[in-house]
Amino acid sequence: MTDGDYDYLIKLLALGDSGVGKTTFLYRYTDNKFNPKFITTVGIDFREKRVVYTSSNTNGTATGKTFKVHLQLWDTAGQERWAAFFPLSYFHVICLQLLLLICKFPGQLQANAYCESPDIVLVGNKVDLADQREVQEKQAKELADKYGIPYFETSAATGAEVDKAVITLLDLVMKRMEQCVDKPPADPASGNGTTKLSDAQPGEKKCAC
Ligand SMILES: Nc1nc2c(ncn2[C@@H]2O[C@H](COP(=O)(O)OP(=O)(O)OP(=O)(O)O)[C@@H](O)[C@H]2O)c(=O)[nH]1
Repeated sequence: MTDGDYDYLIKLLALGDSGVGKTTFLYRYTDNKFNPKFITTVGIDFREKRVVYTSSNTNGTATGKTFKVHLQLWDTAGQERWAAFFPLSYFHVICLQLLLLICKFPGQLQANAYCESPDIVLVGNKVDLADQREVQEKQAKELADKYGIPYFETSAATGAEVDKAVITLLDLVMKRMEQCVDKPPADPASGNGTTKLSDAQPGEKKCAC
């Protein structure tokens, strides 16, 4: 894929307290490398990655449709009170938490988000530091279930589950877009059938996604 050669530009936002590993998680995802240094992010930064997304049916079988996706992965400064600063309407969210902490973010996110059920994945990072663990998987999973969001235990150090967490979020976003564009047009005179995701123009915004 060359610079402008993609079907969709999707922006993902990593949120979480300072030190949970947002920068390192994103670096692992984009470059498959681990940076052991802690250099706190000032303000906001982003990384990019191109992926080919294969559309699937609800039963998980591939539809045969593929889309070139340009992912922008936005990295925030954890020490800031993000909820007041970021226009969540433009992003889909990777919510990172240390396994040492009880996550307080999902409820806040849903209260501030652009629609009733924003696309969020909850990530418990640093799973390789098992001896320092204070929150058990069951506890974190219950929290995620309470808000109906997927939960992953990742390690930016080993790479465990990092790709899966991002791809799951991308899948939620793409499925939501597909649902939006599959809806019949409000004015029957404006179209003679339903619009398919494959008919949408690159970069065209079809819904709040
Ligand atoms: N062992 C281990 N260390 C990690 C992991 N993820 C991040 N770290 C380390 O934790 C420290 C903080 O990581 P960062 O990615 O800078 O944290 P951050 O959330 O971006 O922090 P802010 O920019 O202050 O918001 C760094 O020293 C990382 O190397 C992990 O999965 N395992």
